[in-house]
Amino acid sequence: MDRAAHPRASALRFTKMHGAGNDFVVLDLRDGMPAPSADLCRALADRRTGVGCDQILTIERPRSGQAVAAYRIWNSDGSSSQQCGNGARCVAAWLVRDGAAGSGDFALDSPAGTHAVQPLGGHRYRIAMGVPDFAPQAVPLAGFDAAQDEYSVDIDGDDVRFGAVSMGNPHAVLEVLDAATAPVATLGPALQRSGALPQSGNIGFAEVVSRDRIRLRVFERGVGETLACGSGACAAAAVMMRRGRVDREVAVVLPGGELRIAWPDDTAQISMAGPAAFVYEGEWLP
Ligand SMILES: N[C@@H](CCC[C@H](N)C(=O)O)C(=O)O
Repeated sequence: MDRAAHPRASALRFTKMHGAGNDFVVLDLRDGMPAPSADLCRALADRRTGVGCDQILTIERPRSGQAVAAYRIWNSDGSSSQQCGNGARCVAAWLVRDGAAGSGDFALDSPAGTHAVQPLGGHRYRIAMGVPDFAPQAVPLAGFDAAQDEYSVDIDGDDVRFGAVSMGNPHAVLEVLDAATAPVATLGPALQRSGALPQSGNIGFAEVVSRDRIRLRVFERGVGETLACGSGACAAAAVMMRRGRVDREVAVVLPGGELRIAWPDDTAQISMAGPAAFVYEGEWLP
């Protein structure tokens, strides 16, 4: 069975973690236990009656020959995702603490593919996040056949312009003059619902501060605004790098912390480096 139909009958051990403020409930399912149902994900993620988190991460047996483990990603609304940058660093830290990963470089399987992981010391990890894919079909983006630096949709009479890229999961990136005052809570969901993103998307509001610094807020699919989105930081950096607005290595400053993104050229993998923190261990009582 791929996903549990009912909440479990026995207590469920979990680890609470965060990466730059993007918080997670991490479950060890390497014994073959099914992933939590959508209802259980929503209950765990509830910030009043549950543990509270943006995503649930399930650590599972590796799917490729190279990886020490696999993980899947479940948003707080119970939906699944293919990619989670901050989650990848937390899963990496969890496996290092568990002893499954050793102390050198290793690999992890995610729904988007296999990621090389480099422990940097000081609770920091670098993850190879794949090659950003700008094809509209990959994002996916409806109504556009060819990749463009900027797309435009009409939302309630306003011409909304954005870049779009797949990081394994769908991202739209709007360049704004001031991330602090950007209309994240209104334009984020409006663009998600606009029809341009048939699988919805993570909507980034990116302010280019200088050639090596981007300020970013992200309205995530299945969550709402987060303190940090790792794949969103890669998406914003990739969009601005392709437009020539920033250098190929930048700091992306999110409300919860800073990530370093490097993308040497358009055909290379983009890398993300940042922190992973343990908060506490717990038991979820059904
Ligand atoms: N916070 C994550 C992204 C989580 C998944 C996203 N909400 C989606 O549905 O694609 C990150 O750090 O990348």
